[in-house]
Amino acid sequence: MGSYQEMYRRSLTEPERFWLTAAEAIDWTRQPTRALDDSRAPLYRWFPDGELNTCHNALDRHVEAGRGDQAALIHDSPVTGTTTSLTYRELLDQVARFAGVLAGLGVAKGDRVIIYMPMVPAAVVAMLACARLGAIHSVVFGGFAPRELATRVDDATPKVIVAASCGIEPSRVVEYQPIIDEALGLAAHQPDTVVILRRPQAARPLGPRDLDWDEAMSTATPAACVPVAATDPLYILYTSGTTGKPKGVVRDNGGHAVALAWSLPAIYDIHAGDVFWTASDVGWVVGHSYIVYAPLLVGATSVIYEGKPVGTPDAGAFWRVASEHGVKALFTAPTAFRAIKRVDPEAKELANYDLSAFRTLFLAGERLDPETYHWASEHLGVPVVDHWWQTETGWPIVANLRGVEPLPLRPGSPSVPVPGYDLHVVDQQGEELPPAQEGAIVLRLPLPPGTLSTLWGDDDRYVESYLSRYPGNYLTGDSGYVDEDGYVYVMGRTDDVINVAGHRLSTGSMEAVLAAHPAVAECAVIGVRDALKGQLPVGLVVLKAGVTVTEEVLREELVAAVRNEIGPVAAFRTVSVVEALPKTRSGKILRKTMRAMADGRDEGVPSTIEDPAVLEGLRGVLRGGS
Ligand SMILES: CCC(=O)SCCNC(=O)CCNC(=O)[C@H](O)C(C)(C)COP(=O)(O)OP(=O)(O)OC[C@H]1O[C@@H](n2cnc3c(N)ncnc32)[C@H](O)[C@@H]1OP(=O)(O)O
Repeated sequence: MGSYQEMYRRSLTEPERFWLTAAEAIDWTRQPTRALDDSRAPLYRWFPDGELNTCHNALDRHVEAGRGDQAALIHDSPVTGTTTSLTYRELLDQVARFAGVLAGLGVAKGDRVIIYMPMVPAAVVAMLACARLGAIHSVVFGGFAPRELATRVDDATPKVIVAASCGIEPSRVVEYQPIIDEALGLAAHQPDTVVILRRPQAARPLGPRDLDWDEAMSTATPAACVPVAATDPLYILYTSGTTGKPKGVVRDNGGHAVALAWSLPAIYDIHAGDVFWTASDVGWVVGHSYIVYAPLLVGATSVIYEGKPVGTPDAGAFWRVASEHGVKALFTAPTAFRAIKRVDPEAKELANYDLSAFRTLFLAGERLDPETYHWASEHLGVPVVDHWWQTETGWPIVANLRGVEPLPLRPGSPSVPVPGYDLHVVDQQGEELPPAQEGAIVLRLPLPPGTLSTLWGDDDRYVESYLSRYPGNYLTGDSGYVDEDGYVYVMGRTDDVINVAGHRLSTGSMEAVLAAHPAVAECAVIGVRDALKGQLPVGLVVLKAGVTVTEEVLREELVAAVRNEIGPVAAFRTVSVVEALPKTRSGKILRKTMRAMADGRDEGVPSTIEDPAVLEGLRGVLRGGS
């Protein structure tokens, strides 16, 4: 593929040529003649005159090209004790039939479908069936509580919800039907139908608006691919913002297909016929891009794993899956490796498995601490490649391009900007900072294909949240620096978003839950360091005068409230009752100062602080247990 530097330069100096060439990897029903449409800048569109179908590119064309008998998906599910495989032909058959089911329910191009499913092949079938019809899917992660699902239902206004009867966590079966009922009780918008994949582990009777997946599939007529404009939305994926209202990241069809089909060989060195395993969840962007779309777009085999790194049944689970399925590369979050290391510090389980096909470990989703990097490198004996990106971008911003030119790995850095991303580090005024100086990481507009085109139904919020702080640039919300050799170092968020076990969460929405408790006068939630999950949320609450509740009871109530309102994935377990929160003299809570203290970055006491002793008193709580 040539040298990285040369490719990076070309991507920025000749973007039209670069991306039109990349677009040749995709089948179009109308070939694009232009790459970028900047007529509505700062809102950009890619391949404005192109027309395609993403599902055709992920399935039909591979079957037509003779790849029909190759495994498209391997579902490895230690929580149910099953492993099944679907060839490209079988997956196409299921997708076409489920598209027929959706069409029969009135779902057409542009309609929204919410998918609320665990890690089962049916989740992929549902996503691709939407793509086949030109409908827009929005997958909601199973670890969210009913209220979060309700918020997404009201924002996306789906015609249909596709769900499973349950997800399976190692310690419990999570029944989805009551969660959906509760969510629809809270939501103003009501879908016409809820299609339910009834799993043997839990299946309640169906209600009047429910449809049984198996029954519907048994009589379905396969639906053909509907061509859509490259600029039409493929999906909406909600991500936490600084406020309680999640942001509906909109991904288009054309730019997405081109960027992902380009990224898998270039960054991950994965090609048609290779086995790729992304151990994440289809509810996250990593799952959308690298469990579902990218592997299928290039004709690879994707492993869909319904289990955990430890406890299903042991710390050798990842090595078993990699060895049994001949996995060439694994992509997961550092937390997964920290969990394995904690249970099996000497990686003794590795000796039981043949990992001769395994070439590379990719890690992203949260900061990769050097200890985990060294542990994984030493025990696996393969390159451990950190890379950095976001739900909004949909594919890596900074990486070590293993399929282009593997560069030396530097612990602490995800390496270099990926072609298409014009990355800069700027100060408060937007001035470019010299190497090694930390500032805000921004991306010059336009962003490359495959990145978000807007927020669902809210161009203004998109511009306000990402494009207005430094005009002409996309604000990543992360700070960092670039060293003399062009390696990027990402230091952490500059806002109230935290990252718990690779899950991006809003402290603002947790604060809203705490503030609603009748005993709480004011509160703050700050992410503190945690040796396993990277960060954990810690609540600090000040009680109303005259409140008599014990700290123990209050803590239990607040923990339960966050679990019920946001979900178990928030991992909210620690609350401290404090006398006061540090504030400026004008009454603003000093969250940024507390965040810096929690990160171990002592920025000094701001001159505007009302009472420095209050901040000092919180040092122990904010430094966490690790
Ligand atoms: C680059 C762009 C991006 O960043 S996209 C996001 C990438 N992030 C990821 O891929 C996430 C990586 N993390 C993980 O996969 C998991 O956290 C791993 C490492 C496997 C650990 O899982 P686990 O032991 O369950 O811990 P956890 O912190 O995830 O879970 C906390 C509580 O939530 C629950 N939970 C989790 N998933 C679900 C689910 N799908 N449905 C229902 N509940 C779920 C867990 O059971 C756990 O509950 P509890 O508090 O123990 O009762």
